[in-house]
Order: sequence, then structure tokens, then C-alpha cells
Amino acid sequence: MPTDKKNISGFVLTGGKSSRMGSDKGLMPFDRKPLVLHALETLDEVAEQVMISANDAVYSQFSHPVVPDVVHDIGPMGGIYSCLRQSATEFNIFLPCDTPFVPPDLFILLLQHIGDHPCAVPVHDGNKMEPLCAVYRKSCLETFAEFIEKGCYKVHDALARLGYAAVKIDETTPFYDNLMFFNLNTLPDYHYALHYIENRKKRES
Ligand SMILES: Nc1nc2c(ncn2[C@@H]2O[C@H](COP(=O)(O)OP(=O)(O)OP(=O)(O)O)[C@@H](O)[C@H]2O)c(=O)[nH]1
Repeated sequence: MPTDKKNISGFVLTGGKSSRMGSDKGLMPFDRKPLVLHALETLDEVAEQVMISANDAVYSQFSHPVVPDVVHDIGPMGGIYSCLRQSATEFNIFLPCDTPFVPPDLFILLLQHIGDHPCAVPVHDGNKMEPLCAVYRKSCLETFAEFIEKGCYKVHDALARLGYAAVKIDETTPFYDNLMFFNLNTLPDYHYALHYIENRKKRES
């Protein structure tokens, strides 16, 4: 595992349209701060340089460099590609702004399992992959460029070509939380997550 934080960059993906939510997800308050700040704090624990993958200048207020997409309107693959281009490190961690229950420990586990693979991706609940909460080597850039050139914008498809370490997450994982990969796409999702975090805090106090 690359123990040196200096060899790891982190990127919060927040360049989407948030059309199902109806307002920019990264800026929505969650447990007293915007969702994007939760994700930045998670990545700050693991990576030396943490940046925001965004297309709106409003994100420059968060004291982290903003990486705009160099290819627009192709979804998260455009964000990952743009960030890998910008990255100066071998290992690159990605975390969407709308998955507030992913802990830093997930990325430590992924880095422990990446070995010689181009990337490490969590797999849970059978065979559900989370390619946006994952670690990519800078060398993946070439394959993403090829896929974008061909008009193939599905991150899953690029992963199938790259090959990856599939890291199983289940009840036996020490930091397991059944909502770990829950993502907030709609207002009901958002309210459900707010309710969950309030109850969790009450249980812990
Ligand atoms: N940089 C970048 N990130 C994106 C892009 N599209 C989606 N994302 C991010 O990828 C993650 C998952 O995105 P989705 O929830 O599938 O899409 P979304 O555009 O945010 O929301 P919808 O419009 O409701 O589909 C979120 O963190 C988004 O901010 C994009 O084109 N560029």
C-alpha cells in the first residue's frame, strides 16, 4: 500500500447537474455543513492534495483547487478524466459529493488492495460496484481518453477494459455501515439521510 500521503490525490466529484434533486447537491447543508465539505474532510484524511471536480465557480470558496471538466456533459467520466489529467500523483481517490457515509477507512482499504492493478473498486451486496468511490492510478488516463474518443462514457465499461481489484465490503468489514454507499439523488433521499444521521448521533450520545 502507498503509505505516503504525498503520492495520493483526492477528488470530490460535484460537477453533475443535480437534476433529480433540483438544487446543487454539493452545496446542500448536511449535519451543519455543505455536503461538499463532508467529502473534502473525508479525503483530506487520506490524500495530500484534495481538489474539487466542479464546473461552477461557486466551488472556489472551499479553499481547495477546483478542476473543471475538459469534456462537458458526459457525466462522471468527464470529471474523472479531467482530474486524472490534472493529477501529479500515481494514486487518485474519487468520492462523489452525494455519498456522505463513506468513511476515510474505505480508501485505506482500497489502497491496501490495489497491488499492481490500475484501480481498486468497492463491491457490495453481491456484485454492486461503486466506481465513483474508488482509487485510480494515473495510468488509467489513456484508457479513459480512448473511451471518450469513441463516445463511450460509461465508467463501468472502462473498468471492464482496465481490470481492477474488486474489494468486497460486507458486514465483516470493520467500518461497515449499511448506508455506506447510500447516495442522495432526490429530496426524499436527502431527508432520509438527515433523519438517519440525527438518529445515529442520538444513539452515540
Ligand atoms: N465533474 C463531473 N462530475 C459529475 C458529472 N456528472 C455527474 N457528476 C458527479 O458524479 C456523481 C454522481 O452523479 P449523478 O448523481 O449520477 O448525476 P448528477 O448529475 O449529479 O444528478 P442527476 O442530474 O440527478 O442525474 C455526483 O457526485 C456528480 O456531481 C459531470 O459531468 N462532471
